[in-house]
Amino acid sequence: MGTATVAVECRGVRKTYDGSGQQVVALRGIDLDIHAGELMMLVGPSGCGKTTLISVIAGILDQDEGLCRVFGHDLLHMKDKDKLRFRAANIGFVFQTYNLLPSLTAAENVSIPMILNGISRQKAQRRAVEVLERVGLAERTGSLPSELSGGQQQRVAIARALVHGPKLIVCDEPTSALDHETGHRVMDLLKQVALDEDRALVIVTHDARIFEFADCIAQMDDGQVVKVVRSSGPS
Ligand SMILES: Nc1ncnc2c1ncn2[C@@H]1O[C@H](COP(=O)(O)OP(=O)(O)OP(=O)(O)O)[C@@H](O)[C@H]1O
Repeated sequence: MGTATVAVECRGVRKTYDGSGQQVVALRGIDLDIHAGELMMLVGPSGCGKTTLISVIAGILDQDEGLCRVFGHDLLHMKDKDKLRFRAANIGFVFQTYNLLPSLTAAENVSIPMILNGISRQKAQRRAVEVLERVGLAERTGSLPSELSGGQQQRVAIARALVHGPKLIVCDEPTSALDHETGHRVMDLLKQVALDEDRALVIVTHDARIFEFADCIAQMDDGQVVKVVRSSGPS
């Protein structure tokens, strides 16, 4: 793996939240590389900073200090307009709470990233239905989020993150609401995507049932990455 392309590079990333007069140091100097073609899982106890780290990596949250590059792009220093465009084209994010738009159907929700990238509504809808079929929701493409179970909403969120073929896919607990079989089906799909040498996936998870899908497991504790184990050996 010595010559692997680096998809995400974090150096000395620090983040402190300043809420209700109380400061919480969430990231205490993160150094981490995610290689292209790799599925990395990020694990660690509740509150150790996993969601904060993936939010910085995906350009949803600005770090206070340190460098984070995604395929060579430093999102922190991009103009807002350029950052939005870069994120829309290159990053798919599955939120822990799914974040589906309640007034749109499953297929319309999944179409959003393509419409943001200038694809026609009709074409976007067709592709959305295809990806929903791949996550086992062929029968529910016209349903509103409120008509779907938690696990079905989670799969819509996963389809939305994949549909436009982004180079980086970031998922926060993508299998938490799925049974064993559906979780494996979704992970098979995500793993297929990660095999592409031009892409990378990072998945925050507590779900030991899916660890077998990881190429690399990064363990966090108290705002730091304390151990990285790659299937090719520790690094
Ligand atoms: N918006 C916020 N304002 C203040 N503190 C926050 C905020 N978001 C997170 N924190 C704090 O930052 C720390 C890291 O939170 P984070 O959500 O990144 O952890 P996590 O490892 O993803 O946790 P979990 O596994 O429970 O989802 C925690 O102490 C949390 O309480």
